[in-house]
Amino acid sequence: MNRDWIATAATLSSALPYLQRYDGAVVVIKLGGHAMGSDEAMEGFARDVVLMRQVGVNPVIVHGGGPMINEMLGRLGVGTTFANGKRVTDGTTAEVVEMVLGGRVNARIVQAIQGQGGRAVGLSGKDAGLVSCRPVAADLGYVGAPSEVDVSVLRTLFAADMIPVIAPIGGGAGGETFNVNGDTFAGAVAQALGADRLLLLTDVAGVKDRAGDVVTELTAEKVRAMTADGTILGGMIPKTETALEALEGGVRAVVILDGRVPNAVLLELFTDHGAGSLIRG
Ligand SMILES: Nc1ncnc2c1ncn2[C@@H]1O[C@H](COP(=O)(O)OP(=O)(O)O)[C@@H](O)[C@H]1O
Ligand SMILES: CC(=O)N[C@@H](CCC(=O)OP(=O)(O)O)C(=O)O
Repeated sequence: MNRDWIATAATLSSALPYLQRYDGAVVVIKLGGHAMGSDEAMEGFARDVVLMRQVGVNPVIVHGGGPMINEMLGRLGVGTTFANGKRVTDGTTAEVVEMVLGGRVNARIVQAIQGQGGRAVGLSGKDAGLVSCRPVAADLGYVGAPSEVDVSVLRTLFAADMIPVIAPIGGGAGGETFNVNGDTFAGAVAQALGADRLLLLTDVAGVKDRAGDVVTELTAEKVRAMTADGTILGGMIPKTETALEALEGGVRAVVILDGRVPNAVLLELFTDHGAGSLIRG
């Protein structure tokens, strides 16, 4: 018999303990804007998500789209600035963020999942009261911090065998639209669901040490030390902060990994090898 087929059968067989472990599990996956590559890469991601659903996992996709927002603001001639990794968001910017994230970016992921035979539903934090927000700080405008999360709509979608794809936008008490950092949003949803895993998909292999090597297993204590000594910087800060909060809030483990690697999610969940940096309390 062809060796490839034998290897495929062996791979499926070796995945059995993992398939059993994750049967019925809730896995929140944050797909960062930098991890959303070519149509081919998106197809691969969608295929992995549909496979997860097929084997009994409840995946929830939360996406970013910072680069796509930048592109649209540029086309419209609207300038943009960041403070501590968060986009300063005035009324016009909030409108564009909602159009881009809740529009094209969300639809692209929904379409990709449907293309692989899954049933995806696109929504934002404003739908069915999913994520309510309060302003983070007066000088950041409409940047929101999740203040209340009602996951009942997600449980309804799980029961109907549907995959939620969520844009990180929340509603305010006065009907405002808030722009939420995608990592923060995914962490809040994962906590409210008591998720088994939160996977943060980005464009680096994981959390790197001073020598530039990926640290495959991290504790909260180690993350705090690496932040204090400046090893963790920039866009990695909201990710590790989200990870620590999520662990305190009852999420079992958080993994920061490279979403551009083929089958990144399957590698992490269903093999011995794992991928990226696993952070546990
Ligand atoms: N210790 C570290 N390990 C890995 N990446 C780090 C570290 N410190 C800072 N970074 C930066 O964080 C970036 C990831 O954050 P970001 O670009 O915001 O991702 P995304 O758009 O996927 O949310 C990496 O590309 C890297 O430049
Ligand atoms: C408040 C804030 O900064 N919101 C982000 C939301 C998108 C995001 O988080 O996108 P990535 O995951 O691709 O970085 C923004 O406006 O860019």
